[in-house]
Amino acid sequence: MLASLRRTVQTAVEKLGARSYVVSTGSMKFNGGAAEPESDRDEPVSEINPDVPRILITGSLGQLGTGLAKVLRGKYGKQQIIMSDIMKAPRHILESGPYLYADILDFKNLQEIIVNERVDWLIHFSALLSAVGEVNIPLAMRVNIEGLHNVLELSKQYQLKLFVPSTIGAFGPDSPRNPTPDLTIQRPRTIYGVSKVHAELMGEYYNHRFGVDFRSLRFPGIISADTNPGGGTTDYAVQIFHDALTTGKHECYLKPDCRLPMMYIDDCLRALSEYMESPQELLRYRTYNVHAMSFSPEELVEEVRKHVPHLEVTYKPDGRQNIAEAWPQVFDDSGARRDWNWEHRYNLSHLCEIMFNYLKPKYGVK
Ligand SMILES: NC(=O)c1ccc[n+]([C@@H]2O[C@H](COP(=O)([O-])OP(=O)(O)OC[C@H]3O[C@@H](n4cnc5c(N)ncnc54)[C@H](O)[C@@H]3O)[C@@H](O)[C@H]2O)c1
Ligand SMILES: C[C@@H](O)[C@H](N)C(=O)O
Repeated sequence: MLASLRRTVQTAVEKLGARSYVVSTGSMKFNGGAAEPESDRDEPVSEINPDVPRILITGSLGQLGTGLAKVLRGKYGKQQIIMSDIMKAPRHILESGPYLYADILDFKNLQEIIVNERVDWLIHFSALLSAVGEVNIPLAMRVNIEGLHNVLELSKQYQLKLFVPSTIGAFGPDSPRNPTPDLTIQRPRTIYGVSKVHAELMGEYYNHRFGVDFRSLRFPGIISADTNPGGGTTDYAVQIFHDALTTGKHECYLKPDCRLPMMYIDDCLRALSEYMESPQELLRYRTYNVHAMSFSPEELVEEVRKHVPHLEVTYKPDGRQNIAEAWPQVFDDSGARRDWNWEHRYNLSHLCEIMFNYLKPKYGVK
């Protein structure tokens, strides 16, 4: 395993913290040891609005969860959205609304949260991503597969609406790559991809067998400025912005022409929220592709250099190249556009503009 992948994995492991993955049997709720502000701990129940969904987000301290909580709290109200994870939440999260410790492998604790907090929707973000999953396959199997079994059973028992994200990684070398349709052969070669195909099929099965309102979107690589990716194959497309503004040098672990579907986080979170609100009768599938843009590292570099002309880029492909070259290059998302009016808003140039507008002040760059 090459050094840069090791660094990614190390960061992800540090992020997950020392007590991760000990399957606890107790049902005690706590926020990972951090002091919980009194004002948030004893919110009167009356602040919860019974007319709008109460939503639990698992794995919510990752790249997608924090932003989603913000979007949904803006829409449904602060107390309606319960963030959860196995990590200690930073102060600004604790101050932003309800936050609970929830290990996706601890079924009883999840039951207690759902009952006590009157949860209606479950958004299941806990996972090990593609690159990290390959270096800890037993853990990826537990979190991504056992965790999925838990949320499916909970959704059946408590009639929850359930969202489980899927990914471009749910396809493999035998799938058509340009474009990749909603329905086609799926033979992924990573444990991450296998676990996602399993999730898609199990969710669809729970839907037709038990009526669980299971929904899934296959997201491209997600690019965000204020949250860091958790160890995926598409992470270079976030790192390059930070490198451009700090060292001015970026070493890319993919080949220059390795094209992948990508999406700005605002489009991703809006897709999720619009899809969850779409009436069931409009949905021909339970799992849809969503697409926004598609680029290779060399195309991204060209666009980034319009903002940072001195950026130096070298290419040193590692194991992530093998993963990426079996993935779709372009997604066909005509099903989502037809059935629930999906439309992306960000293309490559708009993405670069918004990333630099956000990151330049952070790094003190004019
Ligand atoms: N980020 C992307 O580019 C992308 C693209 C497609 C799909 N997705 C999917 O979206 C979801 C969220 O992705 P992300 O990028 O935010 O991932 P991330 O790696 O940033 O976050 C995952 C979170 O899961 C938590 N977690 C790990 N083990 C857990 C456990 N036992 N119990 C509870 N939580 C646990 C971690 O602490 C982390 O906060 C994942 O299912 C991922 O597959 C992400
Ligand atoms: C594509 C997506 O699933 C994630 N960013 C990964 O690379 O693993």
